[in-house]
Amino acid sequence: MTPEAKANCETVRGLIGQRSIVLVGLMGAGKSAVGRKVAAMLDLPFVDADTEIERVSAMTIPDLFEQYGEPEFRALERRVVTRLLKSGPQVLATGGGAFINESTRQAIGRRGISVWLSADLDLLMERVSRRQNRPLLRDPDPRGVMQRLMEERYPVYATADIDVQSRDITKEEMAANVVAAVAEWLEAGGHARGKAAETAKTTGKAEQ
Ligand SMILES: Nc1ncnc2c1ncn2[C@@H]1O[C@H](COP(=O)(O)OP(=O)(O)OP(=O)(O)O)[C@@H](O)[C@H]1O
Ligand SMILES: O=C(O)C1=C[C@@H](O)[C@@H](O)[C@H](O)C1
Ligand SMILES: [Mg+2]
Repeated sequence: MTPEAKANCETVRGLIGQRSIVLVGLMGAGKSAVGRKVAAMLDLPFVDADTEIERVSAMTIPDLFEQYGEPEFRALERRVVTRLLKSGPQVLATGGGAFINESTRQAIGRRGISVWLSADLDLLMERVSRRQNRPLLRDPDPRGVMQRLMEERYPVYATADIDVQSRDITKEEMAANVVAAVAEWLEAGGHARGKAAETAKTTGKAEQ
């Protein structure tokens, strides 16, 4: 690790409190792959909401969509994400639609630092073409679906605390960019917001 990256890790560790770094963004943005590296850099636990959903349901995500439908999947996702957020500090990779669901987004707002990994369409399509495990893309025109999801979701992802552009660089470089952006955000006062959220919790006042 470079001395600069090391200093950023120390800043994050010093200011994060009990919060989770929550990676949000479209399928293929790198939330799971980069999130794992961010956790390793910070020596924090890593948890992936999609993996946890599959574990607690003992079903795959495509089977959950097929047998119960997307609304039931979103309800389960909200419960799982809300529970996982209680275990901070940690790095939490969410599924692509988690932050779009209003109550899941509010739960993340209360206990997490949300980081949007934004990416362009070509990069996302190249990344998701490697595996067939995303039910929303099981369509004759997956590129068209991704384009529509970008248009619908980007205004919501843009409300995340931090935006890190997901470019064609290595996962390690992306992880270092995420740690640097979180360190900068915390130093600029994100810390105070976290304290406010803690106060809201103990007084019963919701922050959002
Ligand atoms: N910076 C990167 N460089 C090279 N490959 C990457 C990079 N980021 C992600 N990948 C690869 O792209 C693929 C998709 O990444 P990943 O599974 O992390 O996306 P995701 O955002 O978690 O998607 P989903 O919402 O479907 O869970 C994986 O094969 C991963 O290894
Ligand atoms: O973008 C989405 O809505 C999804 C992304 C994946 O991570 C999974 O959570 C699921 O396939 C739905
Ligand atoms: Mg993932």
